[in-house]
Amino acid sequence: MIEAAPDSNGSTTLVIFGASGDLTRRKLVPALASLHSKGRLPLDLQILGVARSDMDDEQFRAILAEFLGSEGMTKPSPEQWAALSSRIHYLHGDVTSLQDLEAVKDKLASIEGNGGSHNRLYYLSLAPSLYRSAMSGLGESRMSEDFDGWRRLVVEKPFGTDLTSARELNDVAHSVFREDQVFRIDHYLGKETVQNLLVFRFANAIFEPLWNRNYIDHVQITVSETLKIDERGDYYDQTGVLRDMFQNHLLQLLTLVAMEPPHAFEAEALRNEKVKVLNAIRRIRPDDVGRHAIPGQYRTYRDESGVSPESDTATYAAVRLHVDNWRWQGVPFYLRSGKALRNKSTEIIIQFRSPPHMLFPLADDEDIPANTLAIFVQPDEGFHLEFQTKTPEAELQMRTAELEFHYHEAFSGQAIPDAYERLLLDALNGDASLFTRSDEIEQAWSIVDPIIEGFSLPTAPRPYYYSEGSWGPVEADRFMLTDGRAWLQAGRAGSAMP
Ligand SMILES: NC(=O)C1=CN([C@@H]2O[C@H](COP(=O)(O)OP(=O)(O)OC[C@H]3O[C@@H](n4cnc5c(N)ncnc54)[C@H](OP(=O)(O)O)[C@@H]3O)[C@@H](O)[C@H]2O)C=CC1
Ligand SMILES: O=C1O[C@H](COP(=O)(O)O)[C@@H](O)[C@H](O)[C@H]1O
Repeated sequence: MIEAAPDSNGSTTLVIFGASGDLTRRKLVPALASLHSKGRLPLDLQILGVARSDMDDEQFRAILAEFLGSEGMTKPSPEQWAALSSRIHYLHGDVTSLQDLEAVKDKLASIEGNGGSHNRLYYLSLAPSLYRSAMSGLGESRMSEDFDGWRRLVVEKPFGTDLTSARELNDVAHSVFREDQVFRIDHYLGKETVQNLLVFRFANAIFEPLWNRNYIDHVQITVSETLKIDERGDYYDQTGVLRDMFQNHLLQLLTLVAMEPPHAFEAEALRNEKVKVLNAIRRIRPDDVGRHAIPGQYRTYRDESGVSPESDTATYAAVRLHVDNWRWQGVPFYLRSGKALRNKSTEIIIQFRSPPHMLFPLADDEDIPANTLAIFVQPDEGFHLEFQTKTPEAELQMRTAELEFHYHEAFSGQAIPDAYERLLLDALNGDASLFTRSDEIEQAWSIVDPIIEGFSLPTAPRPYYYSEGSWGPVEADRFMLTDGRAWLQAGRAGSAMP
């Protein structure tokens, strides 16, 4: 689905604020290099990096080249890098200083030259505390004005820290840009399998008739990480897993599973349907959070640098949500995510109902598992459908079998692009389908805010400890057991209990 961005008459400039930072080096520039090698960048694209560090163009290019040459990266050929790096520029400046933004304007004028339209994509790869002043600065310096070409703004996550701050940030954004100019990143939406979930649901006729409360018992969404918080202690201890992962990535996955078919694969139609799902999610009352959510913390978390030794920040959570609408009434959605868990994996499991009547003889204590559809977002992207088969030559004994589809086998030789490739290209093309709209962000905060508040009440459970490399606290398994269910991982139990 990735297409080359059309060439414009004039120039297109990607301005990255925060260009000396981790995201630019590790994600944005590798994505640009990959797009460039595939011939998918607009031919007239220029890239201007801005940050406070004092560097010139050559020093900036050398830092990026060194990172692209490091282990695990796809290094561009010398010719490709020469062609791309000649389009990369750098200016040191403080995004909060109007004087420095005037200098950015001058630099842009020299890059853009005269004639034609001058399109600009401003990318805020900055600490979230700077979003507000960066947006205001773009307004005050009149860099948002689009009389001579389009102007778009990409804002990284997190967008706010709660509903109130997200609303304030949206207000600032809307005082400078129109909503259709604002592209709020959720990098999960750029992942191929996440997009393929929509293709799977809506380009095939056989699944959609089953995709409802009549056939589905429950849905599980797991985003597990082996990583701990690394050097992000200061950020993470203020944030916790609900803000870091649930408000954005997990709720986005839920909306794509639960949404009604949009009339077209087009930004507004898609986002309207997602907002309807978020609207329909039953809010959990803070004083009732103990019945619906389990917080966890990995055992050595409090020893991490930047973390308070008394911290009660959750590094893990399991949450049960309900979507109160016609399609999903009575179907629980179990969401869980955590750091320092056993596997790095993101999967969505659709657990179907059991057959209404079992005509094959079963032993007294025997039960056969219901069908499951596992959608693997990462690392081994694909789909698994589990169903019952007869064991050969045995008298009506049954065994679970799997139909599997793996991307890497089906499209061998075709590497799955990093999410940022897709998202950067879409933003350059003005396609906001895979970006979150202001009302979506606010709805998502209104779902997680009461859970976060509930976790901080004196009556709420303190985070349960779990060992690094485990599947989280055993209380999360008990939580499922009380619902008569168990966590599933790749169709097999992925729980803390033996
Ligand atoms: N890194 C990642 O993997 C991910 C990051 N994000 C988000 O991306 C954003 C950037 O993250 P990350 O790159 O990790 O952060 P870093 O701290 O590594 O980079 C921040 C950048 O901002 C620059 N900067 C700081 N203050 C100013 C200022 N006043 N004016 C201009 N530039 C300034 C810094 O450079 P200097 O000191 O030279 O000014 C640096 O280049 C954050 O919002 C983060 O939440 C989201 C997902 C993943
Ligand atoms: O946004 C974030 O996502 C990453 C996980 O992303 P993935 O693509 O590696 O699954 C997470 O580690 C980080 O804490 C969070 O801020």
